[in-house]
Amino acid sequence: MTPHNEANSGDYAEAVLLPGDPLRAKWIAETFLDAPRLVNSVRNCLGFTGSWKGKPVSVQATGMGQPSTAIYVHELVTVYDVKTLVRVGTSGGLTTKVKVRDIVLGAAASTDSAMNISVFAPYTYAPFADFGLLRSAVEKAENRSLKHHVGGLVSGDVFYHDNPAETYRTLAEHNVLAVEMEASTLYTLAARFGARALAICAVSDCLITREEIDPAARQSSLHELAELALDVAVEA
Ligand SMILES: O=P(O)(O)O[C@H]1O[C@H](CO)[C@@H](O)[C@H]1O
Ligand SMILES: O=c1cc[nH]c(=O)[nH]1
Repeated sequence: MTPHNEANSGDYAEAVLLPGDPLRAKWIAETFLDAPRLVNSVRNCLGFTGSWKGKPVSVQATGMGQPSTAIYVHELVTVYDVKTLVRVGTSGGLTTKVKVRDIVLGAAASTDSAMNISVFAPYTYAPFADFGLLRSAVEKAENRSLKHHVGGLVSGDVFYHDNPAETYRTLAEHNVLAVEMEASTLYTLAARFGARALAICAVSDCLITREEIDPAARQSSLHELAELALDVAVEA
């Protein structure tokens, strides 16, 4: 039990999917898991445990942004002994190479957040994904012919920008493919506590072309994303 989580010890599986949206957590649990049970509803940041292809797995919402995500990840790893964390998120494409509906596998996550500055000063830490999870996700995405990209994410603290193309231009010129808001702290905390983490993000809109996913495509790409993330989480 923690201030943010009413689950008991043993309620979470060792592998946990992490969507930002609590309703995505519920949808994943109800759509894909066998025998899902609610393990956390504090603040409506829903968490469920069930099984996928016979293996135990949980899904826990993180809320939006790094401070919220850091709380859930810290507690999952240090209190509930979670070992594998796979973010299942949405993201905004930062280059025309990345189309809406594509999947971005975040090899690393830059950030404008101040969270790591004092921890690593005078260095700038480069948060990076677990290589085994990343390799497994690439292999599984290739086997399913999912349109995917491996590259950098940027975990931004600010969602709305007057001129997003300009804001992210330099990052995009350095192979940062998409913006979201959580992967950087996920990777940092996983490294700190000896867990494995990967962020897998569907591209829901492109900040350069302003193209957005339509509701039907959004649902089917989230479906593919969830199945891929579940396989990676329980098999890698
Ligand atoms: O769809 P989720 O997983 O919440 O991810 C993205 O969507 C939210 C912003 O709309 C942020 O949390 C961002 O990272
Ligand atoms: O543009 C976007 C889309 C999803 N998530 C973000 O943080 N930004």
